Amino acid sequence: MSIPPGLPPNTMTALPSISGRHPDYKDDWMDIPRTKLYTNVFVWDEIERKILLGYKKRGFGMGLYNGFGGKVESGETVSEAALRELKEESGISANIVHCGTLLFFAKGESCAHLVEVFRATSFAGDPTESEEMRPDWYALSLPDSDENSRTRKQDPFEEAAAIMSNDLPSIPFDHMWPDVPLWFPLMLSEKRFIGRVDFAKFKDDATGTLKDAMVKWWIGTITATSDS
Ligand SMILES: Nc1[nH]c(=O)nc2c1ncn2[C@H]1C[C@H](O)[C@@H](COP(=O)(O)OP(=O)(O)OP(=O)(O)O)O1
Repeated sequence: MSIPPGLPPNTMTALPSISGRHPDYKDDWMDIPRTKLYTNVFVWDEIERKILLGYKKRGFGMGLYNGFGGKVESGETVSEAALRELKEESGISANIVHCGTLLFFAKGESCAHLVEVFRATSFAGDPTESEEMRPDWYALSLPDSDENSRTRKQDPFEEAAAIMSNDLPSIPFDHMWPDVPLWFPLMLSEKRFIGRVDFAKFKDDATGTLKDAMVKWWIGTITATSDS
């Protein structure tokens, strides 16, 4: 499958990419009326094998765990926005490295989220709760890169489950956006990636309420761009 619309078309991706669709969703990628730029920063400590996640206390994504990020304001670069949001939401500063570009769109919404993802393995300051986020450490177990490429599992959920464990609580994938297991292992193994995930509301059998579910997705590992 080629790179989905809305993502940088001049990107060379490596195989295999991860793609799929909900069994009840037959349509193609949705038309996106407008896109807003966001950041998301994940900080982990390779020596202590731990990753910092924030519990979202209010607003969009409330009740979910995520990295630290938000809208890019006019007049700031994406990296400046990433550092600002990280500081505002977690109280720390970090040496960030851009690692991914993800496009999310939910049917019926007026705007898609184009999220620039950054990683950092060195940081300064003590994680501090803000009005928006409660930061906490979770267990990290990084696959070593040779082993990772040799034993790469096809099922991203299985892979995500396999990369965690120590005394800290496990990464709460069940309480993160459902797309996270698709690209998290790529980020933790320091690969560069792009991807798109479309969502639509489906009835949740357990609760009977309408819930956003992934209906179509594609994630690719970047090998190069024409301007890199
Ligand atoms: N499907 C998805 N998977 C994911 O992992 N992160 C997502 C996501 N959809 C959105 N995000 C991230 C992007 C960004 O880091 C965060 C949304 O940012 P915010 O909630 O801070 O947005 P706001 O509109 O409140 O912006 P600010 O007012 O600037 O904080 O959620």
